[in-house]
Amino acid sequence: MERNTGNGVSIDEQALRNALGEVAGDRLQTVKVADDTATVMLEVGGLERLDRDKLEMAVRDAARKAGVGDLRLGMTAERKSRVIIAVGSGKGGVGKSTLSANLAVALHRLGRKVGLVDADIYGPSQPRLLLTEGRKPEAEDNKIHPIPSPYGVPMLSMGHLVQPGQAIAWRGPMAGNALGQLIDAHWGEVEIIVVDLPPGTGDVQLTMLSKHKPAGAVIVSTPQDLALMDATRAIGLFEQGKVPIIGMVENMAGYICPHCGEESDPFGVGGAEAAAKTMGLPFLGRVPLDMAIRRESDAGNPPAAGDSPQAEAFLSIARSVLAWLDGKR
Ligand SMILES: Nc1ncnc2c1ncn2[C@@H]1O[C@H](COP(=O)(O)OP(=O)(O)OP(=O)(O)O)[C@@H](O)[C@H]1O
Repeated sequence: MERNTGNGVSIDEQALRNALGEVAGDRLQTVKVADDTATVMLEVGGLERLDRDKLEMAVRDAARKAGVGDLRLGMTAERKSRVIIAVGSGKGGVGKSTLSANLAVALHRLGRKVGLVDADIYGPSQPRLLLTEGRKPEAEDNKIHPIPSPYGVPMLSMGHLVQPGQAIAWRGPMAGNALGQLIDAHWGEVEIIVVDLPPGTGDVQLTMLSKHKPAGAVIVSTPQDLALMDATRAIGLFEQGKVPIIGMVENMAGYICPHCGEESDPFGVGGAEAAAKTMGLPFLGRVPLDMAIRRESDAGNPPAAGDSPQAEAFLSIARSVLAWLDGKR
């Protein structure tokens, strides 16, 4: 609709909306024009102050160029606050890091703004999995900036803060402080942070539960009884800390032969699903033991970013996690 302004300039409401949309994107909510005044509402939830100021300046500039004499700019922060999803396991080597990286990438593919924190101080592997090895985060206002990965998921790892091997000696408060630096970083628009915890139930997990309160936890296990017993311990830790368990994932279930594609079950299959059922927990899905997952992960190509059947396994788990999260909010 075109409005005749007091100074004789006509402002087309749709044209103004388009011009402001160029600089504000989906943060532009309402645009109303009356005489030479435009009333504009922006959604600024999750933006840091500096970014909010930049957005405001850009919108004011665009409105002035579009002929607006008096701009009344309102801001709301409706965007839901950031949540943490912790990924834990009872023991090492069950594929917790692989699952965390692929879950983050899959959540991003499903349209969410996702970040990844690698809190595994004893063996940080996320920089390799998401191709950010050797990068050092920059600091601003006493906080560090996450490192963008090629898969749309910004990330921070203990491996970005220290030289390889150095973190092993960390205990107690030092490990907790390092975790704090990774979580309280400049995450900007990120709405979900996936945290890859170290295996077991040590200092980092306790800090995570007491200081950073995840919205929920995903527990990864292989199908064998022993791994499942360890997983039960990890579940107990989260339950004690009053962190809800989103569900269990069974990894390395069923071996897909790289030559003939036939499936066999070296570690058994279905153990984690049965254990989840016994404990009254949701089962989020199963990822097969597949050489392609190992090969691609080691090469920094998370399978969840591609179109293979493995990608679908991770996407399906991510859908279940989102359904849980959205049902909760
Ligand atoms: N489904 C799978 N199929 C084949 N290989 C896998 C699968 N899941 C994980 N792996 C491989 O198993 C190894 C261990 O996986 P990963 O590092 O994710 O485990 P983790 O539980 O995080 O171990 P840690 O606690 O020691 O960091 C890696 O080499 C990884 O590529």
